[in-house]
Amino acid sequence: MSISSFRRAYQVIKTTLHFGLDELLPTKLTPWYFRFLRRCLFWLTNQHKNSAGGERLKLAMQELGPVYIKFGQMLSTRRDLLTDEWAEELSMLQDRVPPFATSLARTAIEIELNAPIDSLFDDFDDTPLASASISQVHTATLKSNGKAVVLKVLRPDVEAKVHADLQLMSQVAELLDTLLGANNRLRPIEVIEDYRTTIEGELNLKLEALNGIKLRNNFLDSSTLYIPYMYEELCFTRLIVMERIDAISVSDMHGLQAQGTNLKLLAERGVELFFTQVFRDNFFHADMHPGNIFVSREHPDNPKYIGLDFGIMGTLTNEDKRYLAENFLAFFNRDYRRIAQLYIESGWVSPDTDITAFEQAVKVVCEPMFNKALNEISFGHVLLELFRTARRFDMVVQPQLVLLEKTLLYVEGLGRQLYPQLDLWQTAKPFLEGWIAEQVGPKALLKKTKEKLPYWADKLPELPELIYDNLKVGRNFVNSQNKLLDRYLKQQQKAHKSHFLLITAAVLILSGVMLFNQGVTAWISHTTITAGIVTWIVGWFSRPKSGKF
Ligand SMILES: Nc1ncnc2c1ncn2[C@@H]1O[C@H](COP(=O)(O)OP(=O)(O)OP(=O)(O)O)[C@@H](O)[C@H]1O
Repeated sequence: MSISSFRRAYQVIKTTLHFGLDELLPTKLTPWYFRFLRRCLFWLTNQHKNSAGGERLKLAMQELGPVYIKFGQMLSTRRDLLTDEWAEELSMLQDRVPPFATSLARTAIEIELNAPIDSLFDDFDDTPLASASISQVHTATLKSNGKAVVLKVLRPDVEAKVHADLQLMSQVAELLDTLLGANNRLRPIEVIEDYRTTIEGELNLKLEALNGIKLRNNFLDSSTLYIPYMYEELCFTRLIVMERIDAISVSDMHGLQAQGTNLKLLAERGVELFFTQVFRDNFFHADMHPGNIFVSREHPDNPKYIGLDFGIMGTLTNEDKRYLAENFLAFFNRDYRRIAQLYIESGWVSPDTDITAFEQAVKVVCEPMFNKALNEISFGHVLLELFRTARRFDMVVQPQLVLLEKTLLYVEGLGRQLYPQLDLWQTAKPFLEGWIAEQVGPKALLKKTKEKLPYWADKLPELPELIYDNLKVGRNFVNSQNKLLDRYLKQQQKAHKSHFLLITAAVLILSGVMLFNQGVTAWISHTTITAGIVTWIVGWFSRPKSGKF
């Protein structure tokens, strides 16, 4: 452990104890040596005794800096692990941090470009447009085409800081996991590993740029979503150069209303976009907070979203998508048995789950939701409650499903903020039903056959040869089976013969010994014993050889 990581560890312990987070641990997690160590650090007292647990955790994370702030934000979406109250507190963590020196930003940009900024850009603005924990954004104009662009550059040393903090977090998670035991539902190691994947994805701006390009291509002709152009040749691990957009933040209700935006359509398009990304493209933006979603200033009556920040993207397997879509449909048909079956079929819960108990548990959480009007039901909430229930039946929630549930909650929140009467089900149902029909109906069969056609066209000329080879293999197989059977029968016969001789030998020897004991003429008993020994020798050597079959 280096001096700096030792210092960081002390800082984390100090903050944890100053906010009294140790007092929030259940007693079974505080063995005598833990309490002893706590007493040794007597000068670090709880200075927030009167605040609630969730608030103390939020404040501690705020003090520990960006990695913990982002961790808290991620944790706030794990409502399957936390209570609603704690999740609410953590969701209030703000990621805005003071900008770093422009000279450092300039140096970092020039190292990545391997050229002076002025050779490629005009009007580079030294005052950042935005500054967050991982990166900082500056505006400029591209010399080659005169287009307005933004440069997003990673903070200096951010990778080292993130990795050092992650290492410490992993160690604490391992300790917690040992203390909690195998059957704990908090799964600290799993939570930290999910976070590691997320944050490491955000540290690679080249990957983010490639995600942006892929999403842009998926919506190139769309009237619903626009993704800014990425200057791929100017994008590197620590720098992105992309088209600058001039749009209204989706959270700016006054701005949207002032330009006469059709808010109902905008809200519906948000839901549609989500389902299109998940089900059509299998590639969805999974960091949809208001700082990343804008609305174009053009055609407010036919509004178009603009998306930014592609560090966190989600994908699902085809099976997960199908089970998910069926899950929603089953929920709206109040078919709880089907939901329970789907969780088992998909492998989300173990096949030996008690399906009736699971169905009952699903019913208990879902049924009260129908006390609300249909347009008040939240898909994200349904999914969240189902995951919470499934967790009790040992479902290990996959990170991709959690990302999806979180995104869905965002999309719904956003939709209802834009247009409170938004009926999610009416917007999503035709989409889901259409998608399922495409997956399982005759159309799907035709589509899959069409997809396989080039493969079969390629394989067709090889078919006669393959059939001939297979028949030959088949014939050889039958021949070798017959030979094996023959050998087996011969072995069996030999074994029977040998057993018979050995038993006869035993009888002869025993009889010889008995005759000898009863004083019968010596030559008779000797002959019987000798015959027994000879029979035994013959029987022994006529045994089938082991391992020969
Ligand atoms: N292409 C762009 N055009 C105009 N403004 C942009 C552009 N890209 C980013 N910005 C501005 O910079 C802000 C931060 O950008 P971005 O979200 O990509 O950074 P970030 O470091 O990933 O932040 P966070 O992770 O907190 O969302 C955006 O909210 C937006 O205001």
